[in-house]
Amino acid sequence: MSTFGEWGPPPSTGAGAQEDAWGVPVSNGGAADAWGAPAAANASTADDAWGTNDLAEALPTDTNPDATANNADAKAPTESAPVVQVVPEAHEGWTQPRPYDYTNAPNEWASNAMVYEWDGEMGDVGPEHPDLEVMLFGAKNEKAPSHGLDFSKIAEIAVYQEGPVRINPIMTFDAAGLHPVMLRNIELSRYQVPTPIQKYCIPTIKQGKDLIAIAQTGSGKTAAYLIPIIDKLMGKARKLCAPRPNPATYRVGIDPPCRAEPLVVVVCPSRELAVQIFNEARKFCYRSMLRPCVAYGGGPVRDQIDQLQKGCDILIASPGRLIDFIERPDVLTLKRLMYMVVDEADEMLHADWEEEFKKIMTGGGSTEQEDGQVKYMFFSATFPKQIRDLAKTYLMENHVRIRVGRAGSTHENIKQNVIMVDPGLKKKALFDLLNSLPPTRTIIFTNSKRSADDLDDFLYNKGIPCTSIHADRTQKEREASMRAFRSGDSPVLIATGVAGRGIDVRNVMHVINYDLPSIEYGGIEEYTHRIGRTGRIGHRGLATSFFTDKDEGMASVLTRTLLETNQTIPDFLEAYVPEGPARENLKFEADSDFEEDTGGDDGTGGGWGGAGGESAPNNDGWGAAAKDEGESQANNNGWGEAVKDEGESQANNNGWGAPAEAGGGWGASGSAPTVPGW
Ligand SMILES: Nc1ncnc2c1ncn2[C@@H]1O[C@H](COP(=O)(O)OP(=O)(O)OP(=O)(O)O)[C@@H](O)[C@H]1O
Repeated sequence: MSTFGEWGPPPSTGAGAQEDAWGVPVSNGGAADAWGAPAAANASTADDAWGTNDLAEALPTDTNPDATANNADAKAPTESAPVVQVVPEAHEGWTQPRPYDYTNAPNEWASNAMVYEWDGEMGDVGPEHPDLEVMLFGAKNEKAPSHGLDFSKIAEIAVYQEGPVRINPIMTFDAAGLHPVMLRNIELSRYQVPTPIQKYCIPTIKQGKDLIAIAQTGSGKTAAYLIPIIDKLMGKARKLCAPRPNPATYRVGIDPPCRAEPLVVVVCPSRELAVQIFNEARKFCYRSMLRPCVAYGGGPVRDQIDQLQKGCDILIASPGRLIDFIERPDVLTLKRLMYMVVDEADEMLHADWEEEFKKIMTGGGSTEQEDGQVKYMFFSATFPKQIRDLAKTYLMENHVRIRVGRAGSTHENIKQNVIMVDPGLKKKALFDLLNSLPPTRTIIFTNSKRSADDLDDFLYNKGIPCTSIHADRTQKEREASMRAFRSGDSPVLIATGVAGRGIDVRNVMHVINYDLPSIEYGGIEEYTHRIGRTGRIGHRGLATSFFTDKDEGMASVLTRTLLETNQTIPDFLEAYVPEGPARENLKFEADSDFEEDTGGDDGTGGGWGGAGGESAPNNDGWGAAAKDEGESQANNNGWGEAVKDEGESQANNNGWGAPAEAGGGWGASGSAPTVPGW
């Protein structure tokens, strides 16, 4: 097996430091030593550190024939796809690569997935549908898709809010005043406690407020908006929903169609993400009259229209297809719209989408909504201040802003390695890297479609069971690729940025930035989203990034990002480590809307290097789960009072926490409509 040293310099800190970081003894020779990575051969130690028990069970291998039974995402390998024997250069634990079978491609589209069909004769709540229930939530005896070992870490992250209205977080789903059917759907989803962003967003949305919500990747933002929105509509569906045929008896093409008049639109930047959110909506709408649909480019227009014409109350869509349908008033109107959710909002508000976005937000100019009828909400893990400012132009004055941790911060559960690699040896480095670790579900990101194709061929021919996805693939290929990755048939996915945001696949243990995102295209936000495909909902994961001379532009902000979560800094990034107090008080873009951006040193359009971070009292104002009781108490004690200037924190106002050292911070500026900038 080749070792690290052949394709790039060894990590400056040496194997020992990396091992310490993971606390993982390694035992499978040179490569693993170099990486400090857990060894496949040493299952017991690897399992402890990586949680690879789950992983091993999830991957269908010859040695683990029962694997699929324990994985809700998994399905039996596609029988029609021939297994091609390739030279087994790859680690022996990998399954055999399977080529995409063009001739027998299944004629199934994600948009046609079964939803709960509410019979026109039913009351507000429909009876259970055992087969659909298994499809949506997995079998009852199936192992729960548990949150990871470090779920508590999620609960420790400080939560900040700004806005004239103070939100009392809910501590449990039971305490949220949810419809019994929603509570049951949450239970079926095996969610035991709300994540921090859910604790705040559920009551915010239930109070009918516009919202900006920022929380780290994999922290449950999708459910943070779906649960309260669907819940609010559930009991009133009969009154609010547009007339529709009885889906149980409706005959497509024979019975007169109805027009889709959704109450909710969720818009997001990628097709795969739209499908994923649709699948979540299918769960939370179970046993209700509310009918979710999905519309995305590349999928069959006719099929999607057929679905809409059976009735559509919750529409999840990617922008192009949504506009296409908005422009066909016989197919879709937004006149009943009550909730507009923009997921991956900073991406959707990017200048590249400006035209489309305006059209969507005005419903194509054809809406007949009354002022205030539509509640707008923006969600993302990254949300640069300039883009937040733009978002605010769509929101009511009294909107609420919730932020969990620093906007754009990476998760401590993700171990981040950055490796200097000779550009000419990247492929070899990649193969050695994959081979030095236990076979794990892995996403490899490239910056170009050609490079993704190239790597797919290369790894496939080496015996790595991989698949790939990028914008030049047909939608059928893209869906097949995601299915193969989710099921474990092809546990290695090579992707361009199309899979960088939002995609949630269980047990992705490793993300590799074969190409680092460049400052011009995506920058550190793209990095944050990409590595966030692992380490989700309390699980741990590894992110490895190949660094070359071309990546100098990312060096400074990348180094600060690594420092923020105490990652090992490689030698070649040492020069970018801030000195003195700046090392302790790392500068990132302004988090609070009361902070000034002073221009950055990263070419990020002046976003970085803003006003000195948050002060101690802010950090303990809206803090850890342990302080939740204190939080509600604080709210009850009048935290909602107006404050006079941004330096005066709420904490100071009622004696929670120490005096502020610096102005700003989301928790700092309180409730005041009197504060400039609102
Ligand atoms: N309260 C909860 N308990 C357990 N699991 C949860 C809970 N809420 C959400 N999840 C699960 O956590 C995973 C991640 O959620 P989700 O995809 O919504 O994250 P996200 O914050 O939107 O991430 P990203 O920023 O990457 O889009 C999903 O598999 C979801 O089903």
